[in-house]
Amino acid sequence: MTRNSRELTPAPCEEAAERRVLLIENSRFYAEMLVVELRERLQLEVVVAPTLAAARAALSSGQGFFLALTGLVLADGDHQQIAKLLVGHGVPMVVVTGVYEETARERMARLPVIDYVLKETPGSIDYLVWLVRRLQHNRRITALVVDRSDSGRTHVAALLKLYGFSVTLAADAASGLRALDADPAIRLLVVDHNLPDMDGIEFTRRARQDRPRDMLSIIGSSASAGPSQIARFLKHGASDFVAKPFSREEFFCRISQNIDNLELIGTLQDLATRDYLTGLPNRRRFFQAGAQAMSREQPMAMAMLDIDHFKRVNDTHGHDAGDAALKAVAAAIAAHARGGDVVARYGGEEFCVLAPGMSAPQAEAFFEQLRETVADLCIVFKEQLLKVTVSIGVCHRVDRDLHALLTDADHLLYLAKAGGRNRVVCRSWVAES
Ligand SMILES: Nc1nc2c(ncn2[C@@H]2O[C@H](COP(=O)(O)OP(=O)(O)OP(=O)(O)O)[C@@H](O)[C@H]2O)c(=O)[nH]1
Repeated sequence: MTRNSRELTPAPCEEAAERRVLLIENSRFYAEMLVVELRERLQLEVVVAPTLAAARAALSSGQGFFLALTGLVLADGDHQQIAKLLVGHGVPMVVVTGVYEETARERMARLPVIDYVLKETPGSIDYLVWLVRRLQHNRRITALVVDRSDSGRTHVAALLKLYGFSVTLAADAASGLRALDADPAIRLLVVDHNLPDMDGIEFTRRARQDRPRDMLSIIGSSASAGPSQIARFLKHGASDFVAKPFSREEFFCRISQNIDNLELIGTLQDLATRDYLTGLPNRRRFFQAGAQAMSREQPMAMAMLDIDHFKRVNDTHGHDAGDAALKAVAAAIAAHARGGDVVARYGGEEFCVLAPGMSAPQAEAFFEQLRETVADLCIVFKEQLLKVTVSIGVCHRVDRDLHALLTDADHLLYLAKAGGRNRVVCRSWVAES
């Protein structure tokens, strides 16, 4: 098994290069149109080179580019010179041209060109924006290629690297499954049917057991697949199938569409589990993440927090000011929480925090500090200064029943309110050593 050696944390200049595109285009009109779209919709830096000489100067200037969009013919150079220049600097390219010629397309197929886009096609700018966004996002994704044939593996890996993915390789099912287990960053799997120790369909079934469709796209492939084999791949969990030999264009489209779907599912899940106003996880997410946290570590400190007299904030300053206060308190809670804590907006002006692994005195001090932080907030909304306080009920014990903890924390919150508000009431059922 091998893995390409791209650093996980890019250096600052590398980071800037990841946001910079070289546009080699002699039509000023088209270049301007594309630059506006790429800047506004993707916030990318676009350097325009109307000639080969300008492209050479930009590439030699030391500023990196993660992608070049290029025409085929320039006043001072043809497609071969352009391709040679970009290959020499290791910059992947997308050809954007007004000329549709099968021969040019075939010539391009022999070069490391990601895609070939016709300017005149309706929606070509939208397609290009989608394509550039896709290539940029691919850089955060690891793909696993499982194929017994050296040439098959190398070919697929070279294409995936061209599309920006980090790539891990496996020559058999056992090492493929180990690689999947070891690396949660793998979001794309391309598996050939013909493996030495298991067929690709069985491999797909096993990979799918641990990685649902919102976590992993699986693309089956085979050089000798009949319709029943393709159907079995899909029934056993493959997201898609490509028959070998495939064209680069088909492979790119299938991979991209499947990764798009994966991200779309992620976005929808995010919308369903995140509170729209504060950005905190919502109650639904709290129960999922809370159950996971409880199974990992004990004892638990469960805190319910409620903003005091919040109705007055709304009544005095207006509902929008109330929203601003909710956001500020949510941000303070999120900033105070430690890495493994589970924070949520439980509803209205109520928040909860599940904090594993603290002693009772630590939990009391931790939430007392949070209470003080909120009381010290200076929330400015339309030139009005808003001050708020929170009451906090904290229950602390070894318990795997999240509902029971919530009920007790809620009761302690009631006591904090009854005791005068702006205070923490903490009870522990764990004997402290
Ligand atoms: N601005 C704003 N207000 C909200 C939101 N959700 C709930 N509220 C308001 O929060 C207020 C809660 O008021 P109450 O339950 O009476 O409690 P309180 O005024 O905070 O008083 P105590 O909890 O007893 O200290 C209500 O006025 C709700 O309209 C929201 O998303 N935005």
